[in-house]
Amino acid sequence: MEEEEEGSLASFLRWAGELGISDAAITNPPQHCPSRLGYSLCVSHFPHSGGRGLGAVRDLRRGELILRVPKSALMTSENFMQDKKLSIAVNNHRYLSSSQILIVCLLYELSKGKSSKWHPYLIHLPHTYDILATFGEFEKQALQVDEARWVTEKAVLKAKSEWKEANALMEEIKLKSQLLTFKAWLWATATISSRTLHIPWDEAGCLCPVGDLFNYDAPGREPSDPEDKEILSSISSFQVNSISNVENTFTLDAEELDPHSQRLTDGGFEEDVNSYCFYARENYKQGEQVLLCYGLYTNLELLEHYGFLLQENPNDKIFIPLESAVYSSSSWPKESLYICHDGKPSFALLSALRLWATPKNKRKSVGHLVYSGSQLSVDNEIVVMKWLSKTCDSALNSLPTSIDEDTILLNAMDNSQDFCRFMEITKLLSSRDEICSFLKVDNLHDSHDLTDVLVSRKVRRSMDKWKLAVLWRLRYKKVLANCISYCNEILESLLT
Ligand SMILES: C[S@@+](CC[C@H](N)C(=O)[O-])C[C@H]1O[C@@H](n2cnc3c(N)ncnc32)[C@H](O)[C@@H]1O
Repeated sequence: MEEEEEGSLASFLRWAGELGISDAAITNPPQHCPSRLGYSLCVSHFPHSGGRGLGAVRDLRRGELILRVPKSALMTSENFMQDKKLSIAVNNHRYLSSSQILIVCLLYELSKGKSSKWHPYLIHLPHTYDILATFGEFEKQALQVDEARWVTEKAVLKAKSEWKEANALMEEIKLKSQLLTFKAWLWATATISSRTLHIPWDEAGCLCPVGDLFNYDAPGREPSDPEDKEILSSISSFQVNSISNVENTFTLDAEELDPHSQRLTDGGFEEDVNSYCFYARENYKQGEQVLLCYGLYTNLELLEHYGFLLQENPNDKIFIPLESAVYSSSSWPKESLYICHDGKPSFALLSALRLWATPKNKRKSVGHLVYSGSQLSVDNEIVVMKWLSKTCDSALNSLPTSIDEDTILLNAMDNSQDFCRFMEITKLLSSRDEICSFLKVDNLHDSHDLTDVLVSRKVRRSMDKWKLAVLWRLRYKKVLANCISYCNEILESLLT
């Protein structure tokens, strides 16, 4: 960390301590006890899992209280409304959603500059984001898969229409011209989308200084400690609300439940202490990154709301084109018919395909077997596996680039110090259309000195977004390829 950055971070943490934000492991500190940070957590850099994040300064025990942010320190629409001018204006525009209001509040607070109470926090917010709504036409096309392109288009259109709807309010509160732009709106939208935590009294959530520095860990990972596995397998799973308002199912150790509040998540607002409280979701060794589960997301959803994705995401799923007869042959909802991150068809997809491959007049008699997940017959299983493998294969072949090509492209993005080297590596690719489009979008085709191009911040930023699109489509293709291998293994065992 640069010296200057370190200094400003230290003053941010001092400011946070003055607001009562504390990582001392006590829920209700006595009045005379000064708030402090540095007892459990420190801000650190984790280049491979989220960049800036929070590390453990000592060994932490699962279930232990690690951070407490009092309600008065949370940035909520309610807190912002203490500003009379803003509150009167917002009341004139009640048709706006709670998220739109929080976005306007954030921009308004930003316009106050140093006089804002939140200034030390605001200056540490990221300057740029990569959520899907910030993708341009080039990055959208780079996703290659229709479903992902459609989600991106919807995200961009939604952001644009919400911005237009909020324009009258932003003009009424006299925001500076640069804060009235769509670019500023997108920045604030991405801040709210990727950093707010769930609070029970406002759907838009809240911004939580220090608490929003936790990077993400996906729910559903197997605990590595065999003892933990034993405990987990003996306890039923709970349906819980994540901090991002998404419903999750994951198993929790009885020990992890606070005996008083029957707490089921690793973070949440607690009425009795009037604070947002965070608990360690596992045991951490000193120096390890402390992570938080924001919710249960596929890679596309992570990209849409948070601007990143995971190489290993146990909750990832992909959808393949299915004939309408597959949907109509069973009562499974469409969204349950997917391929899991490891290439296996979901329970519902496999059952629906087994029923679909059964002659219509026999479906009723095998219904109970299908819905209990049983194989119907060897012949039926062979039809299903052949169909699934063929469908994944044609889905793979219909995409403009292969797994190998995407891997070379990513390698070039990661390992090129200069643009000449990037061009050199990508010469191996059969499809050069995408490279040409990138050069065109960034006006690089007539650049004479390509050596310095990658140093330009603008080009780096474009390449970061392009890289996310390539990473996403590569994961998608790998799931398809894994599904083909899975089907082939089953076929082999059935045919021998
Ligand atoms: C709530 S913030 C976490 C703190 C953030 N790293 C920061 O510097 O302010 C969420 C953002 O952190 C990044 N992030 C969180 N978890 C991540 C992970 N496991 N891998 C990559 N990026 C992650 C994403 O950019 C996400 O939008």
